[in-house]
Amino acid sequence: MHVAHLSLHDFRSYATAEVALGPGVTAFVGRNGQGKTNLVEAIDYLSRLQSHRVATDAPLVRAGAPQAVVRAAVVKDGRQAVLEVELNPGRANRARINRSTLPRTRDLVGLVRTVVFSPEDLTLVKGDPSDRRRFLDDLLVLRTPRLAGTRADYDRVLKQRNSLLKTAGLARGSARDGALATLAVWDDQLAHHGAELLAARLELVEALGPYVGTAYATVARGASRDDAAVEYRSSVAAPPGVGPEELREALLTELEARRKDELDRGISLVGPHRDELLLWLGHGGDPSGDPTSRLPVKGYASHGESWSFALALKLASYDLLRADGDDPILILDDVFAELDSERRAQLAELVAGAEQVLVTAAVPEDVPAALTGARFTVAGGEVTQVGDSGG
Ligand SMILES: Nc1ncnc2c1ncn2[C@@H]1O[C@H](COP(=O)(O)OP(=O)(O)OP(=O)(O)O)[C@@H](O)[C@H]1O
Repeated sequence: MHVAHLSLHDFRSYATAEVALGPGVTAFVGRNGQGKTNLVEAIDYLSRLQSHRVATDAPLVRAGAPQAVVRAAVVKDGRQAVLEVELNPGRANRARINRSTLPRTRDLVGLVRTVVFSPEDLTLVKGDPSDRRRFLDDLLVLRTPRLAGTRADYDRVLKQRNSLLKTAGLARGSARDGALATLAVWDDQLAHHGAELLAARLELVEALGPYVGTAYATVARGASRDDAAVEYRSSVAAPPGVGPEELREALLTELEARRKDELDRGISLVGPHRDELLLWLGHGGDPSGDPTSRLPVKGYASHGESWSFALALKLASYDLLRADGDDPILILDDVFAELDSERRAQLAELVAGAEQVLVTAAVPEDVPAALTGARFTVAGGEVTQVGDSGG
């Protein structure tokens, strides 16, 4: 798929912007703070209804404006549709396809599929477990958009359950009995949505694993495909091939076992929000292999290895989405300046064949030679095509 036209109204720094795009590589070049990332962020937002830079919508609306609109003409298998989202901070957002409003805004999720490479990707490796969970869940939703609902339901139940645990932990007598009875209802809900999310994550990690190994071998000098592995570690036993019903039972049993701890601490200690995506470097990461021959990436990997792993996770996502049958839009946001010349050239070579690649860079020299295509300069809120880039 590719975006053929992007229109912005009061999005970030743009009062308006109209940018005609084509398949192949497009580079946006301009000095810092001119609005290059804002353009690609708008396309990424259409894909997930979330920015890769901020957690809330308010910063996406131009300062002083009441709402922002992102509209894109998207071409898939030769057919074009116009996707639009209206961002209304503090009120419900609205989504349209070919000018018809969708019943639920989140029905837009996954119609555009993007994979973003950015300097923040290093947090996938060096950051908290929550960064890796978010990576998994974002990818899940792009592959299976209905899981956006499961994810939202789980987050809602977790919040309410945590607040009840706090109350129940402090209550005495009949107030405590009442709170514990209500807790049983939330246990069921947590186990129901949690099992669905957990089953989907397990399946995703299983599918992603081989792609991570291959991608790591491609971006890391002298590495083999057994040198990088991912492993999902759950707060309940989750043997290969286990289904949502067994996971639901396992979550309920574990909730029962941890009840006292949960009440003492006033938070939910069981469920996919406590799980970890482990990243292993070394001998294949095979859990049945010699444990001393593999090391966790976090805390052990060099800076270069960490970058290679982060790139491998993103490339693996791209390969997996592509294997599902559609070429996602690749966004390389300011990423080349972060990489040494060898990784830069390798990444450029790997992505050059994608249907659409959008690159942002502060200076033309940061766009690798392999990525020739259209070029725009971005300066003072103006986006101007300057012809073809020679790389
Ligand atoms: N909601 C907003 N309203 C108005 N201006 C905004 C808003 N959000 C961001 N900006 C402005 O947009 C500019 C940043 O744009 P962007 O992040 O696209 O820069 P960039 O060209 O990618 O720069 P760099 O090369 O430094 O990454 C900043 O000047 C910032 O003040």
